[in-house]
Amino acid sequence: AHAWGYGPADGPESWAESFPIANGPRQSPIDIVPTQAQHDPSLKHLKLKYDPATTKSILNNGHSFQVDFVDDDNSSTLAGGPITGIYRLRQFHFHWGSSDDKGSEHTIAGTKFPCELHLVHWNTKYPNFGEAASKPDGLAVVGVFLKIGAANPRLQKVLDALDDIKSKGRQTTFANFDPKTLLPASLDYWTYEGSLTTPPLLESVTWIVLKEPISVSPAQMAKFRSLLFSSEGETPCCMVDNYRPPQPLKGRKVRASFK
Ligand SMILES: NS(=O)(=O)c1ccc(C(=O)NCc2ccc(F)cc2F)cc1
Repeated sequence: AHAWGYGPADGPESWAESFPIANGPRQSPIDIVPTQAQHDPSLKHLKLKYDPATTKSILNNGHSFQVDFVDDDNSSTLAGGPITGIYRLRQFHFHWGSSDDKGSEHTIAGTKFPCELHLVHWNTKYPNFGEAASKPDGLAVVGVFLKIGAANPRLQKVLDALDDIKSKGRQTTFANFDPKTLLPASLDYWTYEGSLTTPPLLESVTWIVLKEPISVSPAQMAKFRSLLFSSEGETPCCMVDNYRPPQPLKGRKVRASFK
């Protein structure tokens, strides 16, 4: 099996051994350099429609934790922006550091944030997520940076569920959550063609990275860091630094939806 992780032996520097696409032409994340992004006036505004009733569960998958949504109809969708058609919300998850000076996957002119939220959507022109994940226009992920500041009350509902999913493989029901409450006031974004940031690193993602971060407090960051990469009964290993560093741009253009 292709066991991978974020440690010295199984981390991002070794992923190419099992997943050669790691050295592909459209890998993610990247460093976004605002002065080199081109404003594209043809980019539409983002249309996000999320129904809290589609919230299904919250899971520790051993790499991060994710909130999963029922995606068998168009109740929770993303449209507009750089994408064509309708993409369905599948899950959201986070990447974070062992300290507040790192943790995000995308960076802005070299600046790392302590945490990054990913809202994962798949193109409804394909029958399901798995099929879409293997197509160049199959997925769209909205990335949101978290920066240290006041405690974020909307985040707290998610963090309060983490005690029940401390170890890898733990899952519990999670209901009635509106991911829209995790978005900043401005939906200005940068967009580029990229990949999943974890194995299988499939080059199927249109990335939509919001310019405005949302807030998270140091105490809330400590809550993320209380999770474990390890299963119950294994030697406990804190879930921290579950981020891939920026990858080569290889000629790609980053477009901005704003001036
Ligand atoms: N961090 S990120 O937002 O780029 C990201 C989003 C989703 C996935 C994922 O679903 N992986 C499991 C998985 C499950 C099924 C499948 F067909 C492909 C596949 F990658 C991985 C990374």
